[in-house]
Amino acid sequence: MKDRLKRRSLYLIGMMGAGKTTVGQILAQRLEYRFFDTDHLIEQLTGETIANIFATEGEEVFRDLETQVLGQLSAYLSCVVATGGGIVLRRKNWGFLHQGVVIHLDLPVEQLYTRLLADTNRPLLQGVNPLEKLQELYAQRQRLYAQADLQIAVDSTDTPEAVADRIFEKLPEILRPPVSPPSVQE
Ligand SMILES: Nc1ncnc2c1ncn2[C@@H]1O[C@H](COP(=O)(O)OP(=O)(O)O)[C@@H](O)[C@H]1O
Ligand SMILES: O=C(O)C1=C[C@@H](OP(=O)(O)O)[C@@H](O)[C@H](O)C1
Ligand SMILES: [Mg+2]
Repeated sequence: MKDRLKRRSLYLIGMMGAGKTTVGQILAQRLEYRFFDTDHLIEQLTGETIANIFATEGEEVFRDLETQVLGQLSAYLSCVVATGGGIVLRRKNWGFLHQGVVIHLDLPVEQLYTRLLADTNRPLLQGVNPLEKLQELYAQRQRLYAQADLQIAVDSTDTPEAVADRIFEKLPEILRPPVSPPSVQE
C-alpha cells in the first residue's frame, strides 16, 4: 500500500504556456517515470493535430477525447502526465486526476502571453486578442487550478529544470502517507 502511494502518477495542470509539457518531460526523466502528454496522445489516437480537431470537430469533441485519454492513463502508476490547460473544466476528469498527485504550474498571465505570442498551436488563442483571452480563461479556471495538491508558482526567470527541481523537492512531503492518530489506551 505504502509503495503504491509512492508510485502514484503526477498530473501537471495549469494554463496553456505554463510549461506543463516541457517541465513534465524533465521531471519524468528525474523520477525515471514514463511521460505522457494528453494532447500528444489525442493527436496519436486521431491522426489529427489539436488545431484541426478544434477546427473541424469543435471543442466538445476535443474535450471528449481528452476525458477518454485521461481515463485510460489513470489506470497507470509511476507516470508524469502533462495535461491540456482545460482538463480541469470537467468534473469527471477530477475523479481521474485525483488517482494521482495533482500539481498546478502557476505563471502570471502576462508571462503566458509573452511565451505564446508567436504560437499558432493553441486554437483558443487564434483570431482573438490573446492577452484578453488568457485573462478570461484564467479568471474562469483559477478556482479549479486551486484544487491541486501542490501549487508551484513559476516566474519567467525559472528555467524548466529549476521548476522540475522544485517539484521534485516537494514530493516527499506530498507522497507521505497520512499519519493515523495514536491509539488511546483506556
Ligand atoms: N521555464 C521556462 N522558461 C522559458 N520558456 C519555457 C519554460 N517552460 C516552457 N517554456 C516555453 O514556453 C512554451 C510553452 O511551454 P509548454 O511546455 O508547451 O507549456 P504547456 O504545455 O503548459 O502549454 C514553449 O515554447 C516552451 O519552450
Ligand atoms: O487551455 C486549453 O483549453 C487548451 C490547452 C492546450 O494544451 P496546453 O495547456 O498544453 O497548451 C490544448 O489542450 C488545447 O489547445 C486547449
Ligand atoms: Mg502542453
